[in-house]
This record gives sequence, structure tokens and C-alpha cells, in this order.
Amino acid sequence: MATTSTPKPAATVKIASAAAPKPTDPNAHPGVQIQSPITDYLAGLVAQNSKDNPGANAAYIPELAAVNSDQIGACITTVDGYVYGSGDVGVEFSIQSVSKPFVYALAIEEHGLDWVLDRVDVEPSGEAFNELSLDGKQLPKNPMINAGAMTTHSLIGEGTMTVDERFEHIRKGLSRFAGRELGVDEGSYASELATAYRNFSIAYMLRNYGAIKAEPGDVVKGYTRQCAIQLTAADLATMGATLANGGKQPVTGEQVVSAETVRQVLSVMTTCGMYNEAGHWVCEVGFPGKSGVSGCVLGVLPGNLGMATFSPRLDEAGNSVRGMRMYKQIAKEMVLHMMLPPPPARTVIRRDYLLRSAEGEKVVVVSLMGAVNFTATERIVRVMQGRTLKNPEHKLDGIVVDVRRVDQVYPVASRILAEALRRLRSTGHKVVLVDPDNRLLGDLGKGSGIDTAPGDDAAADEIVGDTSKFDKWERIPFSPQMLMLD
Ligand SMILES: NC(=O)CC[C@H](N)C(=O)O
Repeated sequence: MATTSTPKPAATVKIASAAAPKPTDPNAHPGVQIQSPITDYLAGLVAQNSKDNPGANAAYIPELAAVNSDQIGACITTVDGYVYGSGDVGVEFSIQSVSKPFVYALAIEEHGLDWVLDRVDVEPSGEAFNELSLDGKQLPKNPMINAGAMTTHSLIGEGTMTVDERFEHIRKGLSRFAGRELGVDEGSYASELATAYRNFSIAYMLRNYGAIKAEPGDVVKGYTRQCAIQLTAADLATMGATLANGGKQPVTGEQVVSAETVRQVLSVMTTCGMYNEAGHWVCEVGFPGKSGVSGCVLGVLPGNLGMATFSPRLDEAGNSVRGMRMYKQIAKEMVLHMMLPPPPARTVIRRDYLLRSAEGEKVVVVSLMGAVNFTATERIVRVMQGRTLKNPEHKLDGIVVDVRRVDQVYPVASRILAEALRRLRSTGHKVVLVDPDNRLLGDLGKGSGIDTAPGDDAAADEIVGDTSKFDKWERIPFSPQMLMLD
């Protein structure tokens, strides 16, 4: 870890006073009168981290050694495709090792995860990125180090594609993540290939142990070209946003790879993306990251954002010194660590209340919002139990579950809720779902689900589009007793 010169992060987040909007500001919405404080925050982050510039450009690739090492930029792309940036976020650089997670994703999409896992393992190596190493099964230890990345590269169109076709497939694939056609830095390619002795030796080792089938020289050429794909920090942040968004490119709307593939890629990035600094990275930054020797670092906060930094000088592990510093700072100041998640279980219930009809019929309305996952479902079921079964003296006639503000329903939630609602029906409660598109239960609500309750095994008596049938009902407060949940 070459972090000795890391300044102490500011105790409080300093946001510069909002500057007047500039017509050329790419971050200003047309017609909006203020510049976002997020842009100012990034400007502050870049300015604070520009004060010193420790480390050194990658020396083993002559083209990279010659890059202007004063450059620095930081960029964030949200999962709905909005790009914030400050500093050198429009400067093009070669993607280098940050290509590895994306090519891994393409290999999984092409062959399926199990097939790929039989060829490249997923254990952190704790070694340098260019280590000549294999595991006990003579497989590369993970796809983020060069041995694993060259193997992964060779798996694309293995046995069917020529070297050029394989590269083109990869270039097009990465372009789909970015949402624009990416080119190649021919200078960087030629310069790296001319001195790629280390990677040639890794490729020959891989061929010797049968890890790759293609000619080692072809694999090094193709992989080096993959590393020379050219892009900006803004592109890279957007590629990260595609991963953060479950594989769906936020601007083009294309599902580039499946959410399952993304899960695999981000898991491996978390444990292996920063080589022998992976442990420190995950503790201090706390979300998947990947660095490249051109000085770029990609970060992905699943469900939230993609981020990219660019600053060419590297520490001993080959990670950008100022990039690492900026990530540590933003993760701390903006509370982005994955192990500090928001509490989903409590926020899923927007509100619940009692309604009474003119005839004295009483129902409880449980209105849901956000994502309904396992822990949210547990909470919903417990609230439904507390409001109904445990309060027989209140003689509730039914339960109305309003899901119109729900964004996402996990399949596990549908299964558990279908069963819970069935059980409510079997105890004499009428169940009404306010769910115009039948998203909560889908087919599971019809009675084909798990462990069906006695009698009619549908999970709901009625599915309605809105609550207009309750317009004339009177709202009554919960008694303290009814608020007891367990
Ligand atoms: N860590 C990196 O970015 C390494 C990529 C570089 N092209 C190499 O193979 O050596």
C-alpha cells in the first residue's frame, strides 16, 4: 500500500457555493437555474486531491510512461444515465485491466457461468496482476489478474472466431456497455506489444497447462488490443452504471448482459479487482472496483451508480494513487460502503390504516413502496399478522394490500406473500390487492403456489386497479393494542 501521503479526509463534506450555471456546463439541465451541488462536490474532490501527485506512471508500457501525469478527473453516472464529472473526464486513455470484468461478462453470456468456472477460478490471489500463477487445478486463480484475463479473452468465440473477429466482438461488447462506439489507441497497443515479454510468458504457461487452446502469441495480441480500447472517464462511469443497473445500459436501454452475469462480475471485482490491495479497498471503499495501469479506476455501487477516476500515477500494486484516495474519500463522505445499506425492511410499508364501511365492515389497508425483497416481505407478513390474526376482538373483515408504489418484486417475495395471503383467507379474511398489473403475485396468486391452504387456494379474492371502491369508507385510528406487532 503506497498510501503514506494520503491526506486525512475532511471531517465534514465541503460543498463549494453553487456557481452560476454556465451554458456549456454539461451537467446543467436545460432550463434549470442551479448547478448541482454534486458537481461542486466532485470539483472539490478533484481539487483537494490535486495538491500532490505521488506514485509513478506505468513504466513498462512506454506509451503510458509518456502520458501527462498531472491529469486528474472524477466522474459519476447514475443508474438513470445522468453524468456528473469534474477535471479530466473528457480525456481519452486506454482501458487496460478495466476491460477484464467486461470481457468476463461477455464470456459468461456466451458460454454460461459453469462452463467459464471450469476454466477460470474465482479465488482472490493476493498476488500482483502479472503473476505467473495457477491454482491447484492448474486454472488461473481469477479473471482479474492477467493469467485469468488472457484465458477469459481466449474463451470468446473459442474455436470459431479468428483473432480479429474475437477482438471486434469484444470492442463491440464494451461499446454496448458504454452506449457509444469505442475505438483503439493504436499507439498504446503497439507500444505494449513490443515489450509484452511478461504477458507472453504467462500465455505460454497457460498453453503449457492446457488453460488456453489458442496460440499464445494470438492471445497476447488480442488481449493487448483489448487493453488498448480507448475511452474517457465519463464513458467508464457509464459502463459502471450499466453494471450497477443490473446489466441494462441506462441511456440506450439495452440489456447488455443479464443481472445474474452482473452479480458474478461484481462479486469477483469485489474480491479480486484491486489485486493485492483488494482487502484494503473493500474495507475502506466498500464496493466493487477495478483498476487499470493507465491510471483509471472503475467503481460500481450496485443499484446506485457507476464511478470512474483517472489519474496516471500508480502505487506499487499498479493502482492509481489519487484514484484510490478519491474513492476512499467519497465512500466515506457520501456513506457509500455496501456494508452500510439503507434499511429496506422498515421503508417498504408506506403506511397502514383502518377503514370502516357504512355497514360496519372493517378492513386494514397496507400500502407498500420500493423494492419487496426477502426482509421486506418478512416485515409485511408480520404487520399483516399483527393487524389481523392477532386482533380477533376487532373483527377485521379483510385486508387491502396496495402495491401501486412498489418498484420491484423479488420472486421469493411473491411466493411468501401468496402463501401468507392464502392463510389470511383461510381464517376468514377477505383479501383485496390494489395491483393494476398483478405484479405482486403474478401467477402464484391463482392457487398454483406452494403449500396451499385449505379450501379455495387463490391468494386474493379480488385484484383491483385503484382504491375507489373504498372512497366512502371512514378512516379510523388504530387502537394502541392494534399497533402491537408481536
Ligand atoms: N493492471 C493492468 O491494467 C494491466 C494491463 C496491461 N495491459 C497488462 O496486461 O499488463
